[in-house]
Amino acid sequence: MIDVLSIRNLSVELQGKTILSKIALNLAAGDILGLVGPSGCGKTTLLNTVAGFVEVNKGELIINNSTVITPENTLPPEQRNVGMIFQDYALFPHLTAEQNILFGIEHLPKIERVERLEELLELLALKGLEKRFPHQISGGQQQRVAIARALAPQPQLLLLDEPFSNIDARLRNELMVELRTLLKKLKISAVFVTHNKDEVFSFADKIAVMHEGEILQVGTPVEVCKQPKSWQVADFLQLGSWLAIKRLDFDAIETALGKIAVSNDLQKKLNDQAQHTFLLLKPQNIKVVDALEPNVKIDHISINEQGYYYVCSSLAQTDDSLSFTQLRFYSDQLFLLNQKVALQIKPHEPVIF
Ligand SMILES: Nc1ncnc2c1ncn2[C@@H]1O[C@H](COP(=O)(O)OP(=O)(O)OP(=O)(O)O)[C@@H](O)[C@H]1O
Repeated sequence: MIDVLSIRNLSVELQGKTILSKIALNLAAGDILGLVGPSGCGKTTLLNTVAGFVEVNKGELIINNSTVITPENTLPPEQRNVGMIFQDYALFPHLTAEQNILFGIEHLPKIERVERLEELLELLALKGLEKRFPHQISGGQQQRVAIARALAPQPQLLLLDEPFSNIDARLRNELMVELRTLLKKLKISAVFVTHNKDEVFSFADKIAVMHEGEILQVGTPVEVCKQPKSWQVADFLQLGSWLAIKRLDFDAIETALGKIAVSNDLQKKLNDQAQHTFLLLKPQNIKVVDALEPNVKIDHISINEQGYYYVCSSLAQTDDSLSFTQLRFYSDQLFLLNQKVALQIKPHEPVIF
């Protein structure tokens, strides 16, 4: 498959400080990539580098399989055939919705401009709003105008910086589904930045997790959640709680919630890597067992679509190396605050860091 974006060994320095280093990334035509990571890790800088607002210091950026950008060979943003949607939409306040949409295609013959405008107004359900100014339409409608403006020059690659962050939760879900369907229909590839991991699961085909200017892991959201390559990835995606482990002689490890069998492969890995001592325990691998002696105390209760969500602490002595202060799990059963409960780990191949 053809890559619409290929980044090789890219580094960026701003004011003498390395902001991005050794970035490598490929985006296949038609794919949508979600860029996530803690605040300040370099997501917006990476997007701005692809767009052409930030210079490359080292490495190579290939856009649309042909345009090669290196420190010696740069190209201004308007010649990259890349569309960008900013967090605040950056619509021109003195231009109507229609004028905003037409802004980037004024060089085209009139007949073509009118055709594209009509098509985009239809596609983004903006008919009837074309003569309004940005302050006369809602946030969701402004976002659709920003999308139409970015799509008007028919870019092969669309870059979106936190496109849904200013929109209330219900409308956000609708817009995400709408925009994803639209991009797929028009076969436009996209890279979007978000703080919100749930958005990645609804909107992206692939996810890239960044940390301190580097990309730690790229894959489908399912792959990355199932097999995070580092604790930073698991931690940022909040895939579960961390549980201290003690290695036992044979094919098992011990935790504050009991023993778990581990495969020979994992036992070998544990023997080889002395620093690995924490188990990533996902909520779906925890079960409540009424018949057992309680081993945790409920410290916090909330409710969400998956049931009751509990944060609990270990009943083991605090000086016990396996004791823990925070473990999260879901249950259909309602427990009370401070109630003592028995938890067990379901048999599964554990992920250990
Ligand atoms: N023009 C600049 N000059 C110097 N440093 C900069 C510049 N722009 C960004 N930085 C620094 O680069 C780092 C990465 O910033 P960036 O905005 O790319 O992170 P981010 O992951 O998008 O953060 P957030 O999620 O908070 O928006 C930060 O430490 C920031 O202070």
